Amino acid sequence: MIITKEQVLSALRNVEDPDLKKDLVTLHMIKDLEVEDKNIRFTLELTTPACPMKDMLKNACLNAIKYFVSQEALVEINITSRVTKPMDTTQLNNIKNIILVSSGKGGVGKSTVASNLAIALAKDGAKTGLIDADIYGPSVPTMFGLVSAKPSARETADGKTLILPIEKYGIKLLSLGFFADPDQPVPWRGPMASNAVKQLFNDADWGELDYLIVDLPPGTGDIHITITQSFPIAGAVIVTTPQQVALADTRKGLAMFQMPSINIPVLGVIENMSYFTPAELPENKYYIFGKDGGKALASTFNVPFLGEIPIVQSIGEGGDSGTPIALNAESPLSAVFAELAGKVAQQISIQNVGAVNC
Ligand SMILES: Nc1ncnc2c1ncn2[C@@H]1O[C@H](COP(=O)(O)OP(=O)(O)OP(=O)(O)O)[C@@H](O)[C@H]1O
Repeated sequence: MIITKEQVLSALRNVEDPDLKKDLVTLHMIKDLEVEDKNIRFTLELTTPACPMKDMLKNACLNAIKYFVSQEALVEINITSRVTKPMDTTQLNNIKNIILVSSGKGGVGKSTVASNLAIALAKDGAKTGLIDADIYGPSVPTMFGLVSAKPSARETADGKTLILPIEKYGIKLLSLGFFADPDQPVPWRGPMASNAVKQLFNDADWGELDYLIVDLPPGTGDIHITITQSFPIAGAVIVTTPQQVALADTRKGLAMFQMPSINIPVLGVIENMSYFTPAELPENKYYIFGKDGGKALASTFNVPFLGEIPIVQSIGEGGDSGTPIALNAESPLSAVFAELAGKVAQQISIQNVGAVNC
């Protein structure tokens, strides 16, 4: 029996990406197809290395070939990824997707979420950067064990000075905290802070990035306006805790992104400190601050609910000791952050559908 490339492609036209709502051939996700007797080999190019549906799509391809082409086919699928970028925005340097992590209220775990998401994306193989734009209390230096680090700079051929982000745990990092004395509060005036934050984007040598995560200050202030109006933003992730006070502030924060003058896609809501699980009763979840507030908020604004993060001592300890919990493969929390990162990346891919995949 002779198998042709056309038969294989026509079988794969039956496999639809459930998020992107098109088949894999139309989405140009099938690459380097080779057919030799019963042997079929191709690359499945996903839109993110953090794709939560990797295995499902691979199995669907196998099944489609067995069903529509031949039960005897021997199929080898190599999975790679090329992160997509938004279609209708000018890219900033070589940065494909800028993702804002925002919260209406301080202290809800925004920096914890931003740092652990960045680590989870980098662990999946995505080229990831993190900007700590929290002028009130930059926490990235502490969370990454870089309290006394100072970035160096390099001169370009045309005489421009570029800051070199510090690399740690596979992530390129810049924080306003790197430029200030950790023991001295910096009384930023509005325009000064905005200019400093802009420099972190424009005057840094980021190289190529799939995702640049930005840890915003809490609330809705000058920095938010500056960043959303100056740079092409792929989307915002909203962090809240379950308490009513936090939810009320988060509602305002979320509404800001949906204002016509700002109009930034909200990729979804993450609820932090959702429940407490005692170490001796790992199956029990105590929703001590109330249940499903984040979910209800997401549904009110018609945006995805991305997931819950429990209150766990090791999350706080990881942040304080410069080793965020997502680095610890043994901790179940690393799986929680991997899943959240997958969902964020998935939402980005959905936003970017139809964009040129490069
Ligand atoms: N799920 C969690 N379980 C336990 N501790 C947590 C959790 N999430 C965050 N924390 C701790 O809560 C404190 C506040 O977290 P974080 O600094 O991430 O909040 P934030 O919203 O960025 O705060 P800020 O408004 O100061 O920027 C930190 O000490 C952090 O380690």
